[in-house]
Amino acid sequence: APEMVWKLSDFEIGRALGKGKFGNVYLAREVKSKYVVALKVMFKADLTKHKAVHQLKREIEIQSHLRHPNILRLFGYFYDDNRVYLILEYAKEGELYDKLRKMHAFDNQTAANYIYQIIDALECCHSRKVIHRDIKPENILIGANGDLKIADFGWCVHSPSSRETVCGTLDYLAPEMILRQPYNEKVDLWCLGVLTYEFLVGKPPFEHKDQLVTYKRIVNVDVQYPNEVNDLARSFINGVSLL
Ligand SMILES: COc1ccc(/C=N/Nc2[nH]nc(C)c2C(=O)Nc2cccc(NC(C)=O)c2)cc1
Repeated sequence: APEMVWKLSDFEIGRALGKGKFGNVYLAREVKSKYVVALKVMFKADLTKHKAVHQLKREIEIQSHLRHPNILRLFGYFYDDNRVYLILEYAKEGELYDKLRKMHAFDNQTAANYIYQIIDALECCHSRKVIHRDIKPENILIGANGDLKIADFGWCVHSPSSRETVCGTLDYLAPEMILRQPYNEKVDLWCLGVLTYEFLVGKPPFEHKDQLVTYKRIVNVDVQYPNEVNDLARSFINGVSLL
């Protein structure tokens, strides 16, 4: 389909889904088709101030070309004098982060089902030489039938809930990124191990209130498993993170 040039009046705006540093996400409906989307609104001034314009352009370029059921679709974007608007797929069940907090941890079956979907999405990214780099529960949304959607614009968006912005949590950083060594798509597999651990335990493996301790524990791969993590899960986490 020829690239459509969208404008704000093509949409009816609904409730705010989430508010964040770079802008807010609103439920919206395209007037002609009645198709429901999520409209992310960012202020140009904010993007410029945080030198995030180049990153946004790159993310739009990547996201609009990735087509996969477990990757949140970017249908298009437009801008006016002072805002940039992203037309995103609407994932009805919201952030996986909130579901994980409410359930404390997932059982083996749920965790396995979710990790399978993330692996599928990462295979799609890696086959196109795209490194996601930011796989964590905050960046994963849940669709209407419980399917996961990796939604990564790298911005910290926090919902109306009391959660403070978790911008730049170190917990998911791979050792090679901490040590500023060259990295490849294997960093996504590291994050997959961290994510699996957090699904089963309820918190990430290297979490510590002192950031320096977190750094050290990541670089030393200092992971301890509580009893509830069975041997198969442990060997999966060790194996996938050290690939
Ligand atoms: C506050 O309760 C909520 C429950 C469900 C939602 C659904 N959001 N769905 C989305 N589809 N496409 C995008 C992009 C989004 C989205 O950004 N959601 C979002 C953003 C920031 C915070 C939250 N919070 C939660 C709890 O999901 C959701 C949003 C909020």
